[in-house]
Amino acid sequence: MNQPTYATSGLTKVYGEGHSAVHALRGVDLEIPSGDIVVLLGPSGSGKSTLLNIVGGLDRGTDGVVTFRDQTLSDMSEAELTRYRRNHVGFVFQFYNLMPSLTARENVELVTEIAADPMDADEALALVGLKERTDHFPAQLSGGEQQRVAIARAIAKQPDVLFCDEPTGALDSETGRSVLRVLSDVNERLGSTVLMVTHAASQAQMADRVIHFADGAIREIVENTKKLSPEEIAW
Ligand SMILES: Nc1ncnc2c1ncn2[C@@H]1O[C@H](COP(=O)(O)OP(=O)(O)OP(=O)(O)O)[C@@H](O)[C@H]1O
Repeated sequence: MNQPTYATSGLTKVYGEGHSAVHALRGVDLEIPSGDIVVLLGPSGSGKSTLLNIVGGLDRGTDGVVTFRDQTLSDMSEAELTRYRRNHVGFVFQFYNLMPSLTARENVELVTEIAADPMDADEALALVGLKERTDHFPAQLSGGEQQRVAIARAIAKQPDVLFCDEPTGALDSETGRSVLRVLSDVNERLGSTVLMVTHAASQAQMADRVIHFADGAIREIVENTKKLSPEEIAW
């Protein structure tokens, strides 16, 4: 296994208290190797997004330890967590969350203006195949193109890790495949670790490692010895 980017130990998350408490994570021990594509599969409500949000520094666990390389996320102050997110992590969600009044380039520049070591916004848009659309507004772009702008925004900071929560959830499968292609290229070209939650189980075929999640816990981790390219995957 490559050097782990993340390690969690006894990670728990409880939402609420008393009778209404929801145990979203029940003691998760996990290592995520650097540079891998990791896919997280599991039923709705099993805790996948909760895990993604905690290792991505958007939320905190109730108990347990989370490390990113030699840093302990679970001990960080809010300011340190913000710095961690800003400098190391990119997010791609099911809905693209673009600013409608800004062009594709300006949406990406929102990030490049504050990141520590960003690439040029135009370069990021070229990487996702949108070189010709940099001056277009979101409403002038298709769903797949908007998602690629969101990916350009996430990768422009040259993140060590790209978190993707249902990145193809709002797309037809052909457009979804082009988005997976971009994620795979980013993993190869920038060396970013990719951690992706999906309901489309067949997408796990492009992963190095597949984590099966159920009821707030890891059921199984499978190493994928025969990775498929996104173009070979059907869902
Ligand atoms: N902010 C919150 N407050 C209370 N409960 C929450 C909150 N966020 C999530 N939960 C609950 O925690 C559990 C895990 O939710 P989570 O979103 O992590 O699951 P998931 O596996 O990502 O589900 P899905 O595949 O449907 O997105 C669920 O029971 C959910 O209702």
